[in-house]
Amino acid sequence: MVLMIEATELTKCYGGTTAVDRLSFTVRPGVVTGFLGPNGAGKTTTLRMVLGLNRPTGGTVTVDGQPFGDHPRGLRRAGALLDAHDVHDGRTARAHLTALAVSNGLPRSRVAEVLTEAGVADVAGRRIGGFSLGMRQRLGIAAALLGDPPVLIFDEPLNGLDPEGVRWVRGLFGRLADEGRTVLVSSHLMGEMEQTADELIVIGRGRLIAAQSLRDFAARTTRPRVSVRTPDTGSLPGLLTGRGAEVRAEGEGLYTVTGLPADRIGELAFTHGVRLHELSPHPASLEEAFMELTAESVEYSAGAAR
Ligand SMILES: Nc1ncnc2c1ncn2[C@@H]1O[C@H](COP(=O)(O)OP(=O)(O)OP(=O)(O)O)[C@@H](O)[C@H]1O
Repeated sequence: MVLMIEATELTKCYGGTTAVDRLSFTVRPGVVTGFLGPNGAGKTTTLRMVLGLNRPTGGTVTVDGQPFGDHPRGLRRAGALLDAHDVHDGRTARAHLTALAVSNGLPRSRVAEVLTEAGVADVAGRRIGGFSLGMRQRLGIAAALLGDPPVLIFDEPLNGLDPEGVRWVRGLFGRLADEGRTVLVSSHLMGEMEQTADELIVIGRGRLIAAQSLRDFAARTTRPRVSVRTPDTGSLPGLLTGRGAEVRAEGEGLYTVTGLPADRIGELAFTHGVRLHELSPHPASLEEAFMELTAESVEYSAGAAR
């Protein structure tokens, strides 16, 4: 059984808005796949189509070769956390999960197991209406795990979680992937995915921007910067630009250099008798790369004239 999620030319229009635009991608089992895009990029709409909750306007999306709606086994087939608020607030956490288990023909014993797994066993008897967003996220994750499914889909699961919760979620996703499951996790923040995902699917305005491993994405998109401070301001910039580097003067003998690694800059300076008082490489930030890549597809940005 190859539990792949495969989208081909997937499209969803709402009136005049194209929320998802001929999107093609593959999500493989055994790894955590991050589904990234700025607000309004079409992530939720896509995930809902994967789960058969929204009907595509065009194209197809299949889970294990079939549209998900055609699979008869519901929660045993795929578990999902879409909207942590989409629960009956008057119910207790235990009653909510028990109702789900019963309606999906799952053993009630799973309820206690997933409550413990998600760290909400202590509040199982409390009404969900009094839950914080973080507790709701944990409950939503517990519900997704209820059917012990091979496919798991989480929409912005890190929202509202405290640092301990974030660490727990990352460990959980990694373990689920190691067990051979297909794990698809959406986020609008690269920082959240950096330590969570192995593979990335990046979208903007409903279109595919990148689909590759996190490592390849980092190698392709980020340019390491080096801070260089020298009292010999007359000679250093020309020396570096002559070797293809971009050099930005920051003032007081400090330069930000891109396009040459720190060791090369150090050697060039030494060979040409240029004194260096500082030479510090900065690992490139994936968040910056992601923002640059998706800048044109951001729907609402602060201060943007529209
Ligand atoms: N039911 C709907 N009716 C009309 N437009 C919709 C509907 N659902 C989504 N849209 C529009 O489709 C686009 C994509 O929305 P979607 O919620 O899928 O994006 P998203 O990437 O999940 O964003 P966010 O991170 O803000 O949740 C947006 O322009 C949104 O306004």
